[in-house]
Amino acid sequence: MLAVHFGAGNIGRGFIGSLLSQSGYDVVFVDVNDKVVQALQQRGQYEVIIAGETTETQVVRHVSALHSQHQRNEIIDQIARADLVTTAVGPNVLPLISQTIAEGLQKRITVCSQPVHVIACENMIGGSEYLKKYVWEHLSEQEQASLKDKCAFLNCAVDRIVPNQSHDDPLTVVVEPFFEWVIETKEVIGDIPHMIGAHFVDDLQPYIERKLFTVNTGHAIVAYLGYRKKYETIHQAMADGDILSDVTNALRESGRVLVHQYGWNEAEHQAYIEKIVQRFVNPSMTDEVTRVARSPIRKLGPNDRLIRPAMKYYECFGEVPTSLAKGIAALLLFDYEGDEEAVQLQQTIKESGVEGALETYAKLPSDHPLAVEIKKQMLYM
Ligand SMILES: NC(=O)C1=CN([C@@H]2O[C@H](COP(=O)(O)OP(=O)(O)OC[C@H]3O[C@@H](n4cnc5c(N)ncnc54)[C@H](O)[C@@H]3O)[C@@H](O)[C@H]2O)C=CC1
Ligand SMILES: O=P(O)(O)OC[C@H]1O[C@](O)(CO)[C@@H](O)[C@@H]1O
Repeated sequence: MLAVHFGAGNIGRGFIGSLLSQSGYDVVFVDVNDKVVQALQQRGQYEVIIAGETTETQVVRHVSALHSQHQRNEIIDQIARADLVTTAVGPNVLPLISQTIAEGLQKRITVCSQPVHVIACENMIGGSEYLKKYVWEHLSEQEQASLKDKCAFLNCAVDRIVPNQSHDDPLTVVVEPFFEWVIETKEVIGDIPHMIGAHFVDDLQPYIERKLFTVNTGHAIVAYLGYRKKYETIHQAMADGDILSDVTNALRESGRVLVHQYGWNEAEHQAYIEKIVQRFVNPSMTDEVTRVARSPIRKLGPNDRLIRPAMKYYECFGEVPTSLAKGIAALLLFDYEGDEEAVQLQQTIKESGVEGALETYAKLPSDHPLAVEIKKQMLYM
């Protein structure tokens, strides 16, 4: 079995590549990082260090790599005969890899009759559908029709915290023990792909929202509040009693929406929250506040981890969620110069005010009670 995986970064090597290799796939990573691509090509294996109460090292074998820009023909050939194409590149990069994927699928029409499943493993709702939209733009109507029974895009939710890595070996990656990969089966063609450790469900929506609006909502709030208080790591921020209390309250708010909307059992959801909060304080891993806070414009999107649960809360209960609003207020104050989106966000605020930024990026009108509360929270910070 062959899997082509775009993005040999933290999640690519530390989660998806590792599970695919364990499931028996030969994994061809595609990346733009010369050092990582060359090391994978030379060694064909790497180490994943699972850092929990004890430490375990796994060797991930049967891997190779291609350069995303310099080896396009080879990538197209691999996609033409792959069983699986996966990505973990970040939502903003999906449009950039869509043409290569489209050309691989084009070639596949003539060289392979087996179905291929494409799975975007990104922190977003409908990631694979989003990728499909871009891939389809590069294909003619006739090609799209030929691929109808040969290619399916499966939405999924991926959960494993993999911080930035700093080892002598550019391939080694330290990960937390916990992982969850939930994949929607609606679009599957033929048999469900063989993937050890993945959980297949008919309807992904409750799972992706539970994950995004608990793990990612909570993590983002710790990071933005932590940045305000000049903490460098998530660990330091979580040791601050006020931040811990703010994040717990925000997760109570998003949890109220999730229980109301999807009927998750309240006590089980509370246990889920507690487990996640424990994951944030894993003493065996160091995670930087600026990594978790990265790309604040994306994170301020109307369907992302802060605005969507806050808006749902308002719609469901007719009240403004003050702790989520506090998290959004902290995001708007994230002025880290090492992050292009943070710089752009601060520029927008300078030119159009907080109202303008909320309208532009969150699609939130300035007179909406949530916008009013966010501005109020900013005054206290
Ligand atoms: N790190 C984590 O804990 C988690 C990350 N995710 C999601 O996984 C995705 C990737 O995140 P990370 O692995 O943390 O980021 P990362 O920055 O470590 O990895 C992204 C990789 O994509 C590569 N890349 C960039 N442009 C490319 C291109 N044109 N072609 C091929 N490769 C390209 C980069 O060189 C990098 O190796 C994101 O959507 C993130 O939200 C999801 C769950 C957990
Ligand atoms: O990858 P994003 O969307 O920038 O967000 C970072 C978040 O994703 C994770 O990497 C895992 O979901 C968390 O560590 C962090 O909350």
